[in-house]
Amino acid sequence: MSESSGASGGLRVAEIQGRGRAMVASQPIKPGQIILQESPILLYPNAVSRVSGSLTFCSHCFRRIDPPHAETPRCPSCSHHALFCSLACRTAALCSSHSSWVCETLTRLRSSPPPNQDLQTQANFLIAAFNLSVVSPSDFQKLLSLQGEASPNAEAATLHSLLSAISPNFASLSPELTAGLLAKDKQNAFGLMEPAGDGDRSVRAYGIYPTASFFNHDCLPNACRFDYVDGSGTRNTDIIVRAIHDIAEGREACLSYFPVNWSYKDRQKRLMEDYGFECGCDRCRVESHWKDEEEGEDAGMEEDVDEEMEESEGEEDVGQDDTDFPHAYFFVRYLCDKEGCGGTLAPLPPSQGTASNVMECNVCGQLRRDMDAHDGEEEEMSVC
Ligand SMILES: C[S@@+](CC[C@H](N)C(=O)[O-])C[C@H]1O[C@@H](n2cnc3c(N)ncnc32)[C@H](O)[C@@H]1O
Repeated sequence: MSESSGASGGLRVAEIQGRGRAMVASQPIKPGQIILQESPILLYPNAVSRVSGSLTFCSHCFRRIDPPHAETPRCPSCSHHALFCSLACRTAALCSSHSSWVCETLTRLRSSPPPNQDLQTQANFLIAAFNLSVVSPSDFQKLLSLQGEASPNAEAATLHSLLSAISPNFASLSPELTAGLLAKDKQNAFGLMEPAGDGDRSVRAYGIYPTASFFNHDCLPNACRFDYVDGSGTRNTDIIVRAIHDIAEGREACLSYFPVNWSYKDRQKRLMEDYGFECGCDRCRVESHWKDEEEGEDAGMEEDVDEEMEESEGEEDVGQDDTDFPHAYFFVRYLCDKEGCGGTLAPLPPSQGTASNVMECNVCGQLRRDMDAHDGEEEEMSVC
């Protein structure tokens, strides 16, 4: 393991053979501790958002505008299409995320839209990325330094010719660079989720967070990320990463790149197709020996965990029998039990050095007392 530039919140960036750059604890980390809070260098809307057709979001910070009215700040040029939650957001947007070039390019794109919504989302990213190269070249360099390579491909070629046709400036990006940018987006973008209560899980917008991009994946993560896009304050698009449980100094802090209740087959498929690696984490090593019929959506965890847990003392002490499910404890303690949620629970941040016994779900936002901290007593709490 070799070290590179520093991170924050008790982490350092290190190079680990076979895993590339990684986030490693530079000191012991407590459950719930915030190990990273970072603002995005780039945000763009998800064209496939389930609710975006019926709700309006700020074109700069993606906070919900509820409902827009005559006084809602707008772009002076494309007033029906770019609304802002405040004058401050409009002022910031007009010289950054909604520059005159972005405004003109999006207006032309509406007249010749991409053939489907996935390509529309990728076009949104490419427009934001090209704009970043103009308004903040140093941030564009950070984007270029992220993991993700691609050779030219059909999707990238379609988007390159579409965007070059509507904006001669865009033609200065080669098809190779366009493909490379799309690969970096695929491997590094974080979805800003619709807050709880809006039905199915859905991504409202995507963001690029260069430091958070150094977190590698683990199918039993020791950290998870939260976002509060409709929260108050000016940093509603920050990503916040908290430790799920203790992380010893020198251990790597990892996120799961998707809900932790996915089956072995689905996890391996996604990691190979989108991230180009075969996962060899502890959990995958065990589950790779499971017979096909034991595999299924959610890998049968929710039915079996209680039984298994009785035999498990804790994550570090679990049994090693390959036919068992030694990680059951993780799912009992850290998987949200709300039906269909699939979120991960992490304690609220410690207060004055003492770990919190209130767990928060990073998908539905539900708060509940940590069963272990209260002798099995479990109590639902209202969401903040
Ligand atoms: C978001 S980046 C994480 C940071 C990356 N290691 C780097 O050097 O920038 C995702 C990429 O990291 C690598 N990676 C992440 N988790 C890994 C794991 N568990 N095992 C091996 N490689 C992993 C893969 O190359 C993946 O495409």
